[in-house]
Amino acid sequence: MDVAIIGGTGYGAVELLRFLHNHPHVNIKKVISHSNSGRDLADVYPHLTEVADIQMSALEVDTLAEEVELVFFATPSNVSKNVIPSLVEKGVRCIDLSGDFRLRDGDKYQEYYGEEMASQQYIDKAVYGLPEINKESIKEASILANPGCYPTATALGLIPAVEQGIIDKKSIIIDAKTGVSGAGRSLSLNVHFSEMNENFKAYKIGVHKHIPEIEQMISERAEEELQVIFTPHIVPMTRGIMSTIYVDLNDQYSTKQLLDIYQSYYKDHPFVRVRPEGVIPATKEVYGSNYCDIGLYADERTGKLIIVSVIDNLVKGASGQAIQNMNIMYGWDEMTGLDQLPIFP
Ligand SMILES: NC(=O)C1=CN([C@@H]2O[C@H](COP(=O)(O)OP(=O)(O)OC[C@H]3O[C@@H](n4cnc5c(N)ncnc54)[C@H](OP(=O)(O)O)[C@@H]3O)[C@@H](O)[C@H]2O)C=CC1
Ligand SMILES: CC(=O)N[C@@H](CCC(=O)OP(=O)(O)O)C(=O)O
Repeated sequence: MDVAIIGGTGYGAVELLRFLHNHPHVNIKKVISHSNSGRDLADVYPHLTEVADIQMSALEVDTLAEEVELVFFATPSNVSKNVIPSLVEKGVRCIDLSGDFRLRDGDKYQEYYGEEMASQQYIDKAVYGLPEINKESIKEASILANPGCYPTATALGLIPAVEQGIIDKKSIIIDAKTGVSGAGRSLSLNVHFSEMNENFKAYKIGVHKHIPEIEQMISERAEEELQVIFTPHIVPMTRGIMSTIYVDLNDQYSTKQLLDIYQSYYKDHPFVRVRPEGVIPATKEVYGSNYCDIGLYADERTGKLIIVSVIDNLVKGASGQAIQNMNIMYGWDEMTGLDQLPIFP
């Protein structure tokens, strides 16, 4: 199948290329770049020399629609919402790594993304692509809203507890950390080496765009409106997200009992690995892979459950999950092209 990637020189795009390179059913027909059209991809990314021999091109919607069946958008917020409708009308399926089609509430989108949301008819078509909870709807999607990185790690950590009624759903506190590649390739003072190295910063407390996304998703699973406290931090590592979640248990449970619930919830989901008792996952244990690893600790002293969920932000948090979604949309095994071990050490 012929596909295109838009946002060609960004981190999400280059990570899509890394996985699609070995995908048996996909041919990357076009890489579209608004800043580097006409240049070879390997000029911008020398590590792709002689393996991804592609000249980047500019976006022309009509030509693109004739050439490919599926388009990945690895563009910043507020870009895909202006292009996806015309592609979908021409029969092209789209997978969007940005947040443009994730929220259903236009006021929330305006508040957190600072612009008007995509038009309602296309929001209604969009499917939120978290395969572990939404596989059936993903199969039919024409617009696939790939989840954000923090919401992926957080939701996979929280959802079994929310759905099984074992926690007080009003007590959720999320303390999350990300590596610097989460900010994308464009430079800003926030990620300047001198300000990142040997530093550890909290940011966007109370205003991060993933707050409404996390709340929307867990409220749907709980079938009631829920709010969360979410504090993101940036730490001096290249990849990785760790979401540490604190919730009140509404009864006495041992860690073993809770792990049994989680293991049974994820038994048919190959990319979620629930760790045994006493083992808490680290970001390096999923580095470069599409796994989400989860560890639990039931603190019987305080009646709280501590959930630790780790992913690679560029893989399960972005491009790997996008490919997992594509596999489901086309009826292929969801691990196709993604069955790689994490890079360790
Ligand atoms: N990095 C991460 O961990 C994650 C990222 N995401 C989301 O995925 C998307 C891509 O992220 P990432 O690759 O990290 O970001 P980058 O900033 O690395 O790349 C985005 C690319 O989009 C292109 N672009 C920039 N501005 C515009 C514009 N106005 N119109 C069209 N294209 C533009 C540029 O490529 P070119 O000039 O070649 O077109 C740019 O390199 C974002 O929405 C991001 O929020 C989601 C989850 C995790
Ligand atoms: C370090 C850093 O800045 N990380 C980004 C990650 C968010 C991201 O990529 O968001 P979307 O997938 O929702 O577009 C942030 O916190 O905004």
